[in-house]
Amino acid sequence: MIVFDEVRKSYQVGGRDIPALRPTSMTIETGEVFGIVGHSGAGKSTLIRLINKLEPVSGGRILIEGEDITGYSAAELRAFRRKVGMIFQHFNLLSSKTVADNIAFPMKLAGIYSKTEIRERVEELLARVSLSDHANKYPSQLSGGQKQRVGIARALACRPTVLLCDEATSALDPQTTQSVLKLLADINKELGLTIVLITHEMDVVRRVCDRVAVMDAGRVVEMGPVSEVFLHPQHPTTRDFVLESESIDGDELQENLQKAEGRILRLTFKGESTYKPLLGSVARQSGVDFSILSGRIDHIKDTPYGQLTLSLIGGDVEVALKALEAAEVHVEVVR
Ligand SMILES: Nc1ncnc2c1ncn2[C@@H]1O[C@H](COP(=O)(O)OP(=O)(O)OP(=O)(O)O)[C@@H](O)[C@H]1O
Repeated sequence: MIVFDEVRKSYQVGGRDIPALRPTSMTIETGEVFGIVGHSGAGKSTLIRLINKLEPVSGGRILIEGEDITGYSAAELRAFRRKVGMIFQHFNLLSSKTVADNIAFPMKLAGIYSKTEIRERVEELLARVSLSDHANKYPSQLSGGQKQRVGIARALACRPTVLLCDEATSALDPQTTQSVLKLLADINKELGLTIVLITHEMDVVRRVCDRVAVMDAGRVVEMGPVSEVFLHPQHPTTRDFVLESESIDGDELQENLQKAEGRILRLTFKGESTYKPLLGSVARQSGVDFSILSGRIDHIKDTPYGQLTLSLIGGDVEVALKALEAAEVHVEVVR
C-alpha cells in the first residue's frame, strides 16, 4: 500500500516557489493498477518521482507498506530502489549494451546477486516478455514495442513490489500500445505487483487500470474506480478527458443535441446488461420511438459497458424511463 499523507511539492526557480503538487492525501492499494491522468504540467511526473524518491517532498509523508520513506538514509534508499521498478516513455535503454545486459544491469548494480542468479533471472524475464530470441541484439535493432518489453523486463529484474510507468505507451502505435498494456495487465495479475501508471490518455486508463486519479494544476480533482470515473465523470477536466478518449467533439455533440427533437437521455449499461435487447421491449411497452444520437460499446478493463445518447419521440416517456431504470440501466435525462 502506498499512502500519501498531505504530500506537497514545490520547485525553487530563481528564488521563487513553483508549486507542482498541492497538499495531496490518497492511498494506492497493494496489487492494484492505479492510473494518474492529467494534461501536461498537471503534476503527474512530480507525483511519480516522489514515490521513487527521485525528488524529496516539500511537506507531508509517503508511506510504502507502512514505512515512511521520506527520511530514508542512503543505505535504506539503495534497498528501497530495488523494490520500485520504473519504465519510461523513451525506454531509457543503454545503447551500448545488449538486451540481456540491459536487463541484467540493475541486478549487477545492486551487487547482491551471484552470476548464476543473474543469468537465470535474465533468461526467465526474456521468456516472460517474449524476447528470448533477441537476447544478444542491441536496442537499435529493436522495434519500439520490443524496446519497451526490454524496459519492463529490466524494471522487474530485482523483483520489485511496485512498478511505476511514466507515459510508457505514449511513443508507441495503437497496436503496440495494446500489446504492452496487455503485458502489464498480465504481470499485475501473475505477480500481484502494484502498478502506478501516468498517462495523458484516458483510453490507457480504461484498458488496464482499477482506479484512477485525475490531476489538474497540481491537484487531484477526482479519484475513484475507473468504471465510476469514466462512466460518470464529475469534474470538467475528467469530462474533457472522457470525451477526448471517445473521439467525441463536445461542441459538435451539443449542436446535435440542440437539433434533436423530443426528450434526450443518456443511458449507461454495465456488465451483462450491455448485451440485452432492451430498447425494443421498452419501445413496445411505452410506444416511444428512439433515435440514436451517439453510441458506443466497449470494455473497462474486463467489464463490458455501453453508452447511448437517445432522443425519445411520442409514446409515454415516463413508462419508458421506469422500464429502463428497472432494467438497471443508469439513466441521465439530458433534456
Ligand atoms: N525540475 C523542475 N524545476 C522546476 N519546475 C518544475 C520541475 N519539474 C516540474 N516542474 C513544474 O512543475 C509542474 C508540474 O510538472 P510535472 O512534470 O510534474 O507535470 P506533468 O503532469 O508530468 O506534465 P508532463 O506530462 O508534461 O510531463 C509544472 O508547472 C512544471 O513546469
